[in-house]
Amino acid sequence: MKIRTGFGYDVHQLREGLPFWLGGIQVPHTHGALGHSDADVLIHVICDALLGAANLRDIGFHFPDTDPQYKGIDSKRLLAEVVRLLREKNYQISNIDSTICLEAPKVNPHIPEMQRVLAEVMGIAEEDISIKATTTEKLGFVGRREGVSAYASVLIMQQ
Ligand SMILES: Nc1ccn([C@@H]2O[C@H](COP(=O)(O)O)[C@@H](O)[C@H]2O)c(=O)n1
Ligand SMILES: C[C@@]1(CO)OP(=O)(O)OP(=O)(O)OC[C@H]1O
Repeated sequence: MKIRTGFGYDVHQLREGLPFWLGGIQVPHTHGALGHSDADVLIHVICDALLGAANLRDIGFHFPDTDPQYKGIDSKRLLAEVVRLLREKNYQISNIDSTICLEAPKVNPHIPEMQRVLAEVMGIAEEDISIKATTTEKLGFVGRREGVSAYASVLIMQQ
């Protein structure tokens, strides 16, 4: 069996009045993330980590932010397509670990629902999806509440 690792990083600006899509759900907040898609930064890093693990380039390569078909798209649809691409190469997802960097709101109360939704999209167990959160102690663009960033690492297996 072949085991491979992957890593993802992404940033989105936060703007007042936008819906805040994060981890496949809408998180109640005054601000939301700005992007060509629904700007779900957690899903984007999971996509990039999975694509990287399979050496299949990155999210912008498969779903360019210049293509009108992805304008406002639900990132869960992009994740489902990424998982399909991996399955095509006989890869199985072993586990995902991630960290969201966000000053506010608190992510912890929403993590079980994110795990449930993402597990369903990827067809894997909730226990194989770890989601963590941190502030950056008021430092930098996250600390100034100007943006949200996230990191993810994954393990995939090929029989
Ligand atoms: N947006 C966030 C940020 C953090 N958390 C949780 O709070 C803990 C403490 O955060 P620090 O940045 O002070 O380390 C962190 O470990 C998370 O459990 C959160 O839920 N949402
Ligand atoms: C998801 C895509 C495609 O709609 O757009 P954004 O929502 O802007 O996200 P980003 O992580 O900047 O890049 C990937 C994109 O191509």
